[in-house]
Amino acid sequence: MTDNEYQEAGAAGYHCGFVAIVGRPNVGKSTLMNHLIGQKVSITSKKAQTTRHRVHGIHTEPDAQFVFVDTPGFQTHHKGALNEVLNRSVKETLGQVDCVLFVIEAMRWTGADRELLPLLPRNTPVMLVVNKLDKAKDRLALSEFIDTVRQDFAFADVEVVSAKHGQRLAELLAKVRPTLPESMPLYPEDMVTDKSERFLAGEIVREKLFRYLGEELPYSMNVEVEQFELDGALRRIHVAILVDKEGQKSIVIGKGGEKLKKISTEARLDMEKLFDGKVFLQVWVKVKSGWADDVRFLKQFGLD
Ligand SMILES: Nc1nc2c(ncn2[C@@H]2O[C@H](COP(=O)(O)OP(=O)(O)OP(=O)(O)O)[C@@H](O)[C@H]2O)c(=O)[nH]1
Repeated sequence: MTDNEYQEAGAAGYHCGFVAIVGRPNVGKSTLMNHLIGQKVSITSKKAQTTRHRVHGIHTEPDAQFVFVDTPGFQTHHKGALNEVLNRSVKETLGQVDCVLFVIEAMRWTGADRELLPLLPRNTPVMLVVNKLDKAKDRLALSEFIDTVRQDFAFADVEVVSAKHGQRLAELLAKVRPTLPESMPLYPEDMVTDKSERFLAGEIVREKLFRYLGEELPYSMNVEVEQFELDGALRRIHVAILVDKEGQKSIVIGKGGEKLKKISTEARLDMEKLFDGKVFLQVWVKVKSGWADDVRFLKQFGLD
């Protein structure tokens, strides 16, 4: 038997492929992926547009492996180089997957949702995922709502779920499975993400910023992991928060350094839980003026 024949024989009945999760900001894409893979790798917050990086989440079953790609939502209110980069990333991702999950909120079919329809691929199955089922009490109205949405695009199938409460996710996966090619698993079965600990450390700090700064948060802010070192079982991590104005720096630091202290303490505790070991974390704030419109700067951070 050649290697190729062996691979094919081994793959019989096993499905493995890439699934993109798309939708306008705040419909619950990150929550959905977190629940599907059973571990927190993508950040969530009440504030829109918190997902900037594409994060792979992996879910393995005895007969299938789902590799999820979390795509940033569209931002219509915020222009600039950063947004163009985000939008390009959506299109690129959709061209490379086996199945697209188009997520919307139950009973809310908005202009911002419709705006995404032209971006959806024609040659790849697109599943309509109606999230926040827990908020839709009237089942007849929900069924009429779904009929209305289906008139606007030829979705391959529909599933209603509650990402937050983990409802009907097995049903959703059962519908996705046949759309994935027959293939051996691409990743080891205990792996939930192909992102490095270094990347995850940055994501955790970013999540705390969203949580504790809320509306005060400068949109043009970024997080850079400057150092990530293993010292025996201890991880030494240095993180810089980059803002574009001096005034924003003091907002992040807070009165007497309170806010920054809270952000770094909570981030450290989350990291220790995720990495299962002690973490020495240093977080500081730096001013980098005008970076949001500097594409070269975005490239440097792997955002391009
Ligand atoms: N009631 C309810 N709320 C949900 C559900 N799923 C997600 N949410 C909430 O919706 C909000 C947005 O969820 P996210 O997962 O951050 O949304 P997102 O689509 O990834 O948002 P962006 O990163 O801005 O694109 C959060 O407050 C979630 O807790 C659900 O099934 N029911």
